Amino acid sequence: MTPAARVQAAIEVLDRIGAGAAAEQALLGWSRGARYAGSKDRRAVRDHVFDVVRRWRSCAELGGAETGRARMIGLLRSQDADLDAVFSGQGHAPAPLTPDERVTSDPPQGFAALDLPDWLGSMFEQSLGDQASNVARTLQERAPVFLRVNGLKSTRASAQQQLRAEGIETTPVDVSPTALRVDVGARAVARSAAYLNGVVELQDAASQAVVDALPLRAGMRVLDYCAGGGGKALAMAARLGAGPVEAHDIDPKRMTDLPARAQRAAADVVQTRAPSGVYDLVLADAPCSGSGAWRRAPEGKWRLSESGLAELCETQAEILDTCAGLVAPGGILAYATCSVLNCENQDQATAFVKRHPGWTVKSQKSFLPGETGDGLFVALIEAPI
Ligand SMILES: C[S@@+](CC[C@H](N)C(=O)[O-])C[C@H]1O[C@@H](n2cnc3c(N)ncnc32)[C@H](O)[C@@H]1O
Repeated sequence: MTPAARVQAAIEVLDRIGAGAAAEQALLGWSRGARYAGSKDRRAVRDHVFDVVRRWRSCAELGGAETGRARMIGLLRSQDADLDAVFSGQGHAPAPLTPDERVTSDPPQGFAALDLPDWLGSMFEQSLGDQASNVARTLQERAPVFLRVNGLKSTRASAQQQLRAEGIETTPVDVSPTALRVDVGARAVARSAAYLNGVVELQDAASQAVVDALPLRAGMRVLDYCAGGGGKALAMAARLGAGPVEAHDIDPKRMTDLPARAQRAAADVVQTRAPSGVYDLVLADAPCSGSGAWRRAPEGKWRLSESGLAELCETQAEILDTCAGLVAPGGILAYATCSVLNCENQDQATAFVKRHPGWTVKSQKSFLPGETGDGLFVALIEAPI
């Protein structure tokens, strides 16, 4: 495919997203009908699509309409691309620009320039103060790829060497002693021997730092109550050395890949449908807006509603209350989100200790999205003796 044909394909995918399809589904739908497209073409179309979804609002303003074509024009305009070279109408390229499409508007302002819905823009300001614009701008960009070095199998220096031998260049990231940022060869990671042998896992660097913040000690009974794919359960097992870490999720299908991942990593993680008794540490990595990770999953920014956020906050409080019953006297309830919004973070920890006299918030840590990972929050809440 020519670069222009890839843009035309992205326009078609964006129209499907604009009509309500999820981005992954829309890409899959296009990809199934595009047998002529090679892997580089598919990656390029995907990159165009996600670049626009991150900047959905400003691209529409810059392109002058809410169609896939207009948003793509808006994206290319923001990049100072030569629009006539792309919109040539030749071969599979998009049709030439109309006179209306040639008219450029003033640059987007306010929350449109930051690619946030107005209501969320206000919440960003309330939660992040003078960091709000910086965080929103960061969420307009692609996220770096990070790896976690599995301490059960390797050291960071040795993992770097193994990866380098496979053409993957990395840099240690200060936020966690296990984190590497991939500088070259990100697409090769999933088929590298280092990955397939469990030496490294794909995991955001700040997510690793959240696990670093947990007071884990060998011999503890540990539960990951919202384990999902098990990224944090695996990291906890690596820190504990000897397990097991018990992994639970309301939707066990989400843990389908966990046994294979645990085996690859030589990590002692067992699944439990019904946690019972009490644990020294319970991690509640709760479902949330995902606002700290909108570089990777940008649709969330546009699909989240005020009522949806309120529902998430209710669920978070319910999960915390349930988990409280699973923590041993003097044990730790660790509450984590990948959100930058106070209502899902500090406010939840504060409300929890108000509802549960005797419990105390021992520490809270927030990570903003940036060069060292996604935006996350973790609070350590101690149970009364
Ligand atoms: C943020 S994700 C977990 C990510 C995971 N800990 C990791 O590091 O890869 C939240 C998970 O919570 C699960 N969940 C939602 N409501 C729940 C509930 N009431 N009880 C337990 N798990 C729940 C979801 O199915 C989802 O897998």
